[in-house]
Amino acid sequence: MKLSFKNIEKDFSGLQVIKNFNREIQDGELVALVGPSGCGKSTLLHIAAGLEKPSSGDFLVDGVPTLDPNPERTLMFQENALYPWLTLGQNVALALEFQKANKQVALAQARDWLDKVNLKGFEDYYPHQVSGGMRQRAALARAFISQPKALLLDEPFGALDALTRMTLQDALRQLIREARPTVLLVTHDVDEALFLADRILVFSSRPATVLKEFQLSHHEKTHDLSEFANMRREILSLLGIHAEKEESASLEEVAA
Ligand SMILES: Nc1ncnc2c1ncn2[C@@H]1O[C@H](COP(=O)(O)OP(=O)(O)OP(=O)(O)O)[C@@H](O)[C@H]1O
Repeated sequence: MKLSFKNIEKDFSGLQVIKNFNREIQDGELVALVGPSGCGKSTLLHIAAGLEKPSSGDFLVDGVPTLDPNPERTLMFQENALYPWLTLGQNVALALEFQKANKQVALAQARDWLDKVNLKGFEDYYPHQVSGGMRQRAALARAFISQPKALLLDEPFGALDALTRMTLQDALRQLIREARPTVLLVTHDVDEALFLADRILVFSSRPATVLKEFQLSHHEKTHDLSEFANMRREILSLLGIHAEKEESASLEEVAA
């Protein structure tokens, strides 16, 4: 599914949030959006999900102007996305039931998807009975079960500790490899963007404009991102975070 943003502008009661955003996200591409807090990244995702309408400009799905939500474009949030009164299996099955699937069929498929995200045996647990990482695994299963053509991920692992986040990034990458959806990923984690993305857009502070775009090679990536060190440094510097060598050297001197 190709997603196109054409001359998108968005303001909320006079507060300009997005300024002249123009990009195409190709079918099966994963584009990460990084930028300062409050710059308008989630607003772009909400426009793509059909939850917000642009003030001007067009959002197109496979070339067709689109303003409404559709399960083909699934949004996944940071946390607490599961219903606490339903088991993990019921939560995952619900995504299919919303699409009028038979309940028993939906529950059987939910078991398969929970298995795929390493949650075999936890189908009958309630969200509060499992860890945050396990809840996000279940949320991934719920996002993928209806086989969306586009996934809109808003800081999906932002609430998790660094180690759990990495294992979830691996799980997400595996699911993406199999299902090949188009993905827009909002993240504060530059390493997550480098690990997962085919392309990274770095935004300015509000109103969001693209400061720079980074194309990442498609070859096999690991969590050892040393070959992307220069890109990482440049992205951090665009975000106003100093990662220059002299700085760390002087910090070491101070510590010594
Ligand atoms: N529905 C809304 N009504 C009014 N203002 C809104 C609405 N949604 C977002 N905003 C404002 O738009 C701006 C951008 O918000 P948005 O959530 O898109 O930023 P963000 O880049 O995703 O931030 P963060 O990284 O902190 O999640 C903020 O100032 C926010 O207060």
